[in-house]
Amino acid sequence: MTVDRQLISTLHTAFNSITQQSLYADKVIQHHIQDNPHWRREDKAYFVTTLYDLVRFVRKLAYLGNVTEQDFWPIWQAYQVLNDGHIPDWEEMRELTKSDLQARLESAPRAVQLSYPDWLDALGESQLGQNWPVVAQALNRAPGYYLRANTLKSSAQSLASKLAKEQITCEPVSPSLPDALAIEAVDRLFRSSAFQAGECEMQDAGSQQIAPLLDLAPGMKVVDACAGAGGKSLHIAALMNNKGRLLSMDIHQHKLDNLKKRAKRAGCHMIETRVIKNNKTIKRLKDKFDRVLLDVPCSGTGVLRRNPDSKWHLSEQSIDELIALQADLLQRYSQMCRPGGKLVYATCSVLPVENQQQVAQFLDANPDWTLQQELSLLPGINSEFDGFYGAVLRRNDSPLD
Ligand SMILES: C[S@@+](CC[C@H](N)C(=O)[O-])C[C@H]1O[C@@H](n2cnc3c(N)ncnc32)[C@H](O)[C@@H]1O
Repeated sequence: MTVDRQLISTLHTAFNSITQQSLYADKVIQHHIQDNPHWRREDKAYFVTTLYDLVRFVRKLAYLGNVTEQDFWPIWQAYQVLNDGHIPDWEEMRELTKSDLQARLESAPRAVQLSYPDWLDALGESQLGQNWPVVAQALNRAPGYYLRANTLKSSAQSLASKLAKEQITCEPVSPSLPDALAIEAVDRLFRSSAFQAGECEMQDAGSQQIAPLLDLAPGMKVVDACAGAGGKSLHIAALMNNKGRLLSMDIHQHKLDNLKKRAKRAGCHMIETRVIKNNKTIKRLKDKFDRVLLDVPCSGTGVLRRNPDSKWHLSEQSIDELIALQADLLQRYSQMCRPGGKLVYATCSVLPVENQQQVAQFLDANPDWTLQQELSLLPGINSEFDGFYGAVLRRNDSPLD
């Protein structure tokens, strides 16, 4: 595609907003797309793909251009050259050949080749050993997009044919994920009548594997204690056929307000929301629930494909703080589960220190709990979806069970 000066200048502005002002990539993209209604479909596609790739590979591209990570033009030119893209005749362009760049890359340290911060590359290797470079590369790919058919209103099959009538193409994902559809492009989805009628939600196919771990049945009492905007709460309500009690909690009211709007659209009438003000909110709910979902705050390393900017914002200290918070939430919030009930501890992290090790420490300190099942989705190793972890823990009927 021949590139146009206005498009690339906008890309430059957007790149600076993300890398220098730390604005969220999705918000920046939304803003510029709205601001440029004259862009053709291929302009928008180029803008979004290239912006995400520049953010993902900024460390590698800056190394190849022999410039700092703020220096847009050499970074963008290295990207174009590596991807056989159009190099315009602009004054910012320099002499660069693909073979020179490839030779330079071969002698670069691994963290540069993979385009990760040194500390995260070292942590990834210490956590995942020889799997790390494979996982790190898989997390550098553009994500796929998935829908979950809302079975309160539709089925995957009828959703796919309804969307097809609006020129939106979807495909079933796998027989083990009957409600999941892979969707080619999302730009028209949100305006489609099926989406507006609440017949589907955007939800990664990895994420769709968490709520079923709860082994739900209509009529149960369930709490989703870190519900956020409710991706998994909506799935839980669908799996329970809207029957029983689902309490969705979070420390942020604005996320629960968003959840309420989504629940209304999806027809999930069983959901009640409650903001967590302090530990009293949790203590009052001791032993009350058949099922507890703890989808805890985490490093988000499993979803780096969707949020490539976050690898530059994370730090060793922020991960240590998250690990301490996860251990605390698991210890305190597990008390909401009744004896004989089940808890699912989940993250979208690929790091065992946030996953298996948290669960092992919890089990050591709490002999009245048993590990029943573990799911570990590692992109590039055993999953083509986002990285997720889920552990099913059962609270024994009595401490000696
Ligand atoms: C991984 S996100 C949840 C995503 C959500 N379950 C979904 O599927 O869309 C973790 C959530 O935990 C919330 N959180 C952070 N600290 C918390 C705490 N102390 N208690 C409960 N929730 C907390 C965050 O606000 C965030 O919404």
